[in-house]
Amino acid sequence: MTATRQHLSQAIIDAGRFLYGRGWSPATSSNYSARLTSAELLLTVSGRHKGELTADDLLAVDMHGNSLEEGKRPSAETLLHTQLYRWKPEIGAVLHTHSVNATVLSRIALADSLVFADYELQKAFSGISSHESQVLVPIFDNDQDIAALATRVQPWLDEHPDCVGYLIRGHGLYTWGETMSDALRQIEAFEFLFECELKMRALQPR
Ligand SMILES: CSCCC(=O)C(=O)COP(=O)(O)O
Ligand SMILES: [Zn+2]
Repeated sequence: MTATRQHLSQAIIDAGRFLYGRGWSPATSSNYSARLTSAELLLTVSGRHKGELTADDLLAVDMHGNSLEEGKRPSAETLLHTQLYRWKPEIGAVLHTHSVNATVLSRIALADSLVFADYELQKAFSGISSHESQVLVPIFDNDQDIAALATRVQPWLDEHPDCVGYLIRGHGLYTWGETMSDALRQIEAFEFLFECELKMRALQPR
């Protein structure tokens, strides 16, 4: 194993322990990846428990989602990862989680996007330096056909080069970063904002 793969494997394994521990990747849900080279990424094998990942639970795929390792089935959502690495060459890690708050908020939101404004914590997102700017998070309807879902996500990414993450309704969150720590910081920031939003909505008179 190359030093890069060893380092990225450990970063994914550690991310899984953390995200499972926070309750954001329950019951074998979620998938994680990191860029190995300009043409390959390291990704979780489908169906594995994300709190108990080992190096054997990871595989390399090309930028079109083709497995480069015999006998290992890549995540069912591989195409949602590869499209992000192809979208922006600076992306080094992608995380997808299934928290209760992301699931509930994406189901109760009537609109096709959420707007977070006036939260100081927004500054945890890459490229946001003031609570006065807005964080726009699209919500895509879920689909068992991941290629079709990726086709619906792509125009949004192309039209919103500053997008920091998106929700899939009733399913979960995708976010990314230049490094695994950047992506983890964004997951935490999103979870904070989702919880605030749910509490705010619960307080609002009907
Ligand atoms: C048990 S969750 C259903 C599949 C899913 O949404 C997910 O994130 C995990 O899929 P994978 O193939 O990456 O294990
Ligand atoms: Zn999922």
